[in-house]
Amino acid sequence: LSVWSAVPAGPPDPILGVTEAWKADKDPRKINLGVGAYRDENGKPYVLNAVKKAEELLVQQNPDKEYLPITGLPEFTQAAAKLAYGEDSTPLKESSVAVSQSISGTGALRIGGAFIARFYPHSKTIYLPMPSWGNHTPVFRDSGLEVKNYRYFEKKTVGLDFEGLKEDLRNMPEKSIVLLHACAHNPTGVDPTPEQWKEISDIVKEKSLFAFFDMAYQGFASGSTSRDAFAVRHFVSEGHQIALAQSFAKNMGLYGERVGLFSLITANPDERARVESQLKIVIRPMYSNPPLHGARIAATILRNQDLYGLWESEVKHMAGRIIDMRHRLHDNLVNLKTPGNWEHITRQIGMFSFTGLTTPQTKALAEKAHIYMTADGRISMAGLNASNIDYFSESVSKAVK
Ligand SMILES: Cc1[nH+]cc(COP(=O)(O)O)c(CN[C@@H](CCC(=O)O)C(=O)O)c1O
Repeated sequence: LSVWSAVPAGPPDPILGVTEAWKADKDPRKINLGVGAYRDENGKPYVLNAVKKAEELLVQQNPDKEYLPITGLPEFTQAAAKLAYGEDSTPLKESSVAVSQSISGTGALRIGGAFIARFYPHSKTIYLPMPSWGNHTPVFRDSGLEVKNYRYFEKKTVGLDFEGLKEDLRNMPEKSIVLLHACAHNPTGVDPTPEQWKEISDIVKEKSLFAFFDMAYQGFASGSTSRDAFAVRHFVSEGHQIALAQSFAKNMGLYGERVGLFSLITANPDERARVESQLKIVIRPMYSNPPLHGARIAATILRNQDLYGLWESEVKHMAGRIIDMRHRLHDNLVNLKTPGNWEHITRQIGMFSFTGLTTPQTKALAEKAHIYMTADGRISMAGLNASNIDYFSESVSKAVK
């Protein structure tokens, strides 16, 4: 009897499994709107020019392949923290922000979950918005935290359930951990307004909740890296000791290079040093130290004024193309007299649109129209372009009628 004979077949990943199904489909009309990965107007993956130029600079420096420190490339961690918190962030200026490079955003969430499970001196329960990114639950559950939810999305208005969110925050036990999407909420594309963020910050303070921000789309949502960091910077300016997971997968197109940062606001440089020493002890048995190449690319872009300018213009372009697709799709669905209100398509922000399509409708679209999206009706807007948006709109219109 084989030692693994009892291993059951696991289900395909709700997000990454969609790409597998799309790959297996041979129909030329097929469209992949599953994974949140930017595609250009020709439906191709996009390597930013800023990244290509940074790589040219790097290769000229003939860099070695030595191990990085456990917490990563210092030039990267300092620059990435500055991007998130802003030039004039007080904790940053006081050297009180504990930082560690991570295996992209997922790795930052996992380091954070593990550190919090080991050292956060209060509740071990983390509350996720409902719905949230599918991988949040297993990341935090496997970190040893209990996972619960707070109301976030309202089906009726296809918008934010702000009253429900505030009530759930107020009813949470004191010092609970709350996961907040900093911008471009995944999967709904619905974000609180700046005014609503201020109210959320006040309640988090009232209840001494611990805010863990996931910022996977900085710059990618509105096209402005500072506007997308509003919530993070507001919370820090209000004195919250937040945790933050950053990803450079989408805004720098470094998906497979796995570039991210985990950071924590501490009280002072001594506390920061102690926290970083414990982050090293959490990370060392996980993967010992992080990959070189992507961090070097990101650091080169963030620290070179010309490359930074080029990068910001490219992020603006990507965000802009997605917003164009939102308007095209909305207008198409209206012109096709598709039943229902489609305002939410243009009101939502970031990579995704929560269409409101039901699971059976998404299934029918995959089987009959060869259009792939996640079962909850989320579509990655970047998968749409001038050559497939009409076919997509007609197929959705038919599926809803
Ligand atoms: C909110 C959020 N947080 C973290 C991540 C982690 O990304 P990374 O830096 O690559 O580890 C993602 C990617 N989610 C999109 C990409 C595919 C995936 O699920 O992973 C997605 O939802 O399609 C998120 O959407």
